[in-house]
Amino acid sequence: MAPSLSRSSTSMLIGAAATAWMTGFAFTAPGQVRTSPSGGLRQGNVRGARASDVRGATLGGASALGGLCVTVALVRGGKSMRKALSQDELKKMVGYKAVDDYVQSGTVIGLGTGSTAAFAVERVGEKLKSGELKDIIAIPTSIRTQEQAESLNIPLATLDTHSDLDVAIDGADEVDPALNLVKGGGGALFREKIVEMCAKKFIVIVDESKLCDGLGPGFPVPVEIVPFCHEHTMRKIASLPALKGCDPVLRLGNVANNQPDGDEPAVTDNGNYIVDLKFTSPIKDPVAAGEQLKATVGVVDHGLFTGMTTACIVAGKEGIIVKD
Ligand SMILES: O=C[C@H](O)[C@H](O)[C@H](O)COP(=O)(O)O
Repeated sequence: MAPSLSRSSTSMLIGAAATAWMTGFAFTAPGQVRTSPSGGLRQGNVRGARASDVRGATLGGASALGGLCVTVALVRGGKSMRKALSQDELKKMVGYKAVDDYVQSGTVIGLGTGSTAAFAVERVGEKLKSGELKDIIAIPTSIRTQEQAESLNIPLATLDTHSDLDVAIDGADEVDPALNLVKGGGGALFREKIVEMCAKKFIVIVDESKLCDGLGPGFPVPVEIVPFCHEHTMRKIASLPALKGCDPVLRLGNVANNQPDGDEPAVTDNGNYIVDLKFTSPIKDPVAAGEQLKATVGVVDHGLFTGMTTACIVAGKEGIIVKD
């Protein structure tokens, strides 16, 4: 994929039919009510309300969940119930939609890492099992994803045999208006980047809590560094002009999160350390920041993914929005 530094962004609201079947809810733009062809929703129980009891559903915006405001009004036997979608349900929506919209039989795909990407992996496994998808070869971006894919009997390969991917699907920790990303909260940034750079299309899947005006202050930028003289490398990083003001913190404990939940340095799948760069104001030039990090001896790679995103599927209070 050829990174481009400038891009235009457009948004598209996806209607109810695209997602209703996944959660048992029907999604519409606020104010609209839709009913599935059968007069109810296609599957699932909604906290005690069987799908067959539901005759219409609308997406509202009344209940907050981790920064998200998504509710679904269900009408059952004349009574109205409001149900908030959990963050996991939102992640599942975008994970499933990405696979349904972008993965075709006979293709090579990249499987991302993290709690959102896990739903995309789940969907690929489900569609292979049902026969809806055939002849997929998948390249996992972490040992965790590899293990999940193996458990679902998804055929796997590596970049050594398959350097050209049709599409890669992954989550992100932050997404700015130009669709530049911070990734690596789960410690998988290097494998993610090397795989996703090889994909013709890179589809990012997030809930709207990940959207930001500028990268940096909302989520520390992870940087993978070699263990040798890592304190020296951290000082070098802190002195980079494009990263002025950052506070580099060595990740301790579990590599899969940036909380200090252990005493020893966290170790990546590649045997390296992670430094989380904390910012109090947005990074002015993420491209320059990435270039300066990449040019620093001791840095393996960094979590700034600039100019890579083909489309970003966002689940939020307006339903599902695709930004590209
Ligand atoms: O290393 C982890 C990856 O970059 C993840 O894609 C990112 O941290 C988002 O993860 P989640 O979907 O769990 O928020």
